[in-house]
Amino acid sequence: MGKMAPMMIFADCSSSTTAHHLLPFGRSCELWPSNLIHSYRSLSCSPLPLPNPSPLSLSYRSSSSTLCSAAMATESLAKVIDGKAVAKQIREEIAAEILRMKDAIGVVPGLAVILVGDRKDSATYVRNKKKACDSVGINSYEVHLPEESTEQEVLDSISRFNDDPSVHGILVQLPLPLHMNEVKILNSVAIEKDVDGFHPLNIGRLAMRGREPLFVPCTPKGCIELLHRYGIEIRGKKAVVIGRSNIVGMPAALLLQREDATVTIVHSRTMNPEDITRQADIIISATGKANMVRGSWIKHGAVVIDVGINPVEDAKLPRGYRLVGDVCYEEAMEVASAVTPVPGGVGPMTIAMLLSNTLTSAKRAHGFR
Ligand SMILES: Nc1nc2c(c(=O)[nH]1)N[C@@H](CN(C=O)c1ccc(C(=O)N[C@@H](CCC(=O)O)C(=O)O)cc1)CN2
Repeated sequence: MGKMAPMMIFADCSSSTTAHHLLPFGRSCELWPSNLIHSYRSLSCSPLPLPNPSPLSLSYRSSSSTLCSAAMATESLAKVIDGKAVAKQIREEIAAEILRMKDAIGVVPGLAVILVGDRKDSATYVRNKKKACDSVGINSYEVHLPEESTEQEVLDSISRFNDDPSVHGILVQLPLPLHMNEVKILNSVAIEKDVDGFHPLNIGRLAMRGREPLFVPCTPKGCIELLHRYGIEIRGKKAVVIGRSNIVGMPAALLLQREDATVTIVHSRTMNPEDITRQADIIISATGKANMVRGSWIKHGAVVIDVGINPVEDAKLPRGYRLVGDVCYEEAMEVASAVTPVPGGVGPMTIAMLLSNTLTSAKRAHGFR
């Protein structure tokens, strides 16, 4: 693996798609046995790395002097998969494609976002989605409902956007307040506007051979996109997905299988998760547990995609915490061949894939190629 491999980029600007987050994400967050979880304080992991100096190439990053205790010095460090730089490149490709469509048929894609409640992290993600839309020329529409809204009010907003031809994508920011029926709400998004890919028809098609989903969930799609753009072969490889959530683990496993990997899902009831994970050529971790995956879980030369975005206390920072992944980064850098950092790995790809799905939807709606 050297520089990112040259590859075909399709017209939707893809190459062929927590407690992860500040507070427990959604309701499907699994309880992992506590002996598997290593809090930040129990490790001597070094501070988060410096920004990658070499966007869009697999770059090497030296680790600081305080390495995790289990990590043994080896001859070289893993390469850093720079999701932030890849996401920027994808946004530029999408912006160019949107301009081409606007010039040709006068259509501008539209994305509607529904946010319910006052979670700070959700508000930040929605704000970032709006900014990303602005940066590529997608029109964005936002409905912000109070925490105590009824399910019917959310359904009414979705229904309005389902009927609005200027809206090509609809997403409901998750998690929803506990009194709402997430299944009912997600099922009410029109399948042809389901840019989050959470509708059961889209997930069902993803699971079936010979069927094509209209959209693939953004975070797993972003993981695969990173592998593609870095020229990392998936076909025939052993892949382990850690976590089985509806929005990341399960669709990530389905996507890897569609790419001809041999896939194992490790979850909170799996016996010997470490031994199983150590067999993988590709690991995608989405548990929402800071530093759960240690260097000893990783086969020498494996590729590690870390979806976790976990806050850990850090009194030195003004906001009082910093973000780390599910994987002990410094240990992974010692054994893996390539690793995504947190932040700056999979996170930015989630929003880039949302823009890509929205562009795809607008093109499909208007028969534009
Ligand atoms: N309807 C949806 N809800 C949620 C989704 C989703 O895909 N659809 N995913 C997450 C939140 N999310 C987008 O909504 C998201 C999370 C994180 C990032 C990101 O870029 N993270 C940065 C770090 C951000 C920080 O500093 O706070 C990174 O990893 O570099 C983007 C989007 C849950 N809800």
